[in-house]
Amino acid sequence: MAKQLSGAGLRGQVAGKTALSTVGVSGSGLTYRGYDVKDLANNCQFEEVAYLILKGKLPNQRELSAYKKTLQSLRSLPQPLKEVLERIPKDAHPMDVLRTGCSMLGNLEGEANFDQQQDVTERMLAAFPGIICYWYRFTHDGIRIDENTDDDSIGGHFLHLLRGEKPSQLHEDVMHVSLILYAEHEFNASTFTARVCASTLSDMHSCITGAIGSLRGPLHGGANEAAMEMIEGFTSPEHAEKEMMAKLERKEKIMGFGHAVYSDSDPRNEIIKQWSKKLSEDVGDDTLYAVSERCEEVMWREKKLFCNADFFHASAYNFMDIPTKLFTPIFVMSRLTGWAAHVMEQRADNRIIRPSAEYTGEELRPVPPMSERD
Ligand SMILES: CC(=O)SCCNC(=O)CCNC(=O)[C@H](O)C(C)(C)COP(=O)(O)OP(=O)(O)OC[C@H]1O[C@@H](n2cnc3c(N)ncnc32)[C@H](O)[C@@H]1OP(=O)(O)O
Ligand SMILES: O=C([O-])CC(=O)C(=O)O
Repeated sequence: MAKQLSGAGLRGQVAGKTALSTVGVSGSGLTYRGYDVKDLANNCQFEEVAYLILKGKLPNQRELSAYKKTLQSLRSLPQPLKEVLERIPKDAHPMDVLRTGCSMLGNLEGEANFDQQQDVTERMLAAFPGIICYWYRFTHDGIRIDENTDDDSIGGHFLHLLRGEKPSQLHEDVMHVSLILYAEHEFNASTFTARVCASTLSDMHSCITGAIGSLRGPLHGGANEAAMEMIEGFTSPEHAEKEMMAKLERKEKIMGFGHAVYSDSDPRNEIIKQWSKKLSEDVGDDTLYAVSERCEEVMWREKKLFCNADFFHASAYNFMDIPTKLFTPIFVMSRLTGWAAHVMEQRADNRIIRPSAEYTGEELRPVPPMSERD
């Protein structure tokens, strides 16, 4: 069943063209440049998908190896950026840290012209895990980490920096899947932010900084953290059911459910849910996965609302012992590919994005003298 696509929030209105992805074309599917996201998640590493999204084709072995080598060589953070990160307080939100980190990188290594757009994107892809973890480990553990590792993948590099040791194969595999699932999603709010910024012919760092700000909110990427905060308060499936029913009674929004485009399922959920189950077994969990499944059942039974990409990401990341406040920054490490590709697409066929508003304010009136004002 197709979703009603009309009303506020520009819902269902075509705001531009893209060759990057299709979302919910038959109600539920997701494709990146013509490939089904399930096919990509089952058969590719994140770097292959990043290459696909940014350069237009799946890399062959030689291209993939060269791409990974380039990304590995770009991991060092400039000293002034580290100094800025060290000044950001421990209780800051890591999304704000990343927003500042991205912006600072733009000050230090700005995009001088659009010929550099691929290079500055690669630099950000390589540097974002280091930006998050350098700040996190400095403020939480009092350590200045070496942000260079020889890890093969972005996900593995991130977990290595976070924990100070190489991750297991299982965890690295989950990161590949997770980063693939989050990489691209047509004209979602953060991507649209990036495209609006790009349409003014602004620089890549400004576009990405703005997109990070949009992704942060709980109605968008921030939902994975909000979902975690909710499910960790449930001690059993029965408790989850009781609390969920009470939330619905109070007409609260439940984070991690529903979608602006998909009508009956989010194809990413089925995939991350399987990995969450696997991780649950791996850590011997007997609560969180069952609680999450019960939430899913209750929401479908009561509201016909389904889990979006964020819901089972919460338990999956939790089983990998990733601190909740780093969940949305991981989303950024991935979506950066989609954002940057959309910026490039916008630049290639640009007209400044400038819609109109329906005016609902006062009729024309004269400015009263100061003595006559309330
Ligand atoms: C990676 C991502 O960004 S995925 C999205 C992550 N965001 C979340 O999980 C936040 C929770 N979900 C939501 O707020 C919404 O479902 C959104 C923002 C994702 C989509 O918003 P919309 O397109 O406006 O939702 P939609 O039109 O389907 O809403 C229909 C009805 O269901 C309700 N509804 C939708 N989602 C939820 C929810 N998660 N919990 C409770 N009620 C909900 C709406 O309030 C609305 O009710 P109303 O008609 O009484 O006002
Ligand atoms: O498309 C959207 O509105 C939100 C979403 O799922 C995403 O950005 O991944």
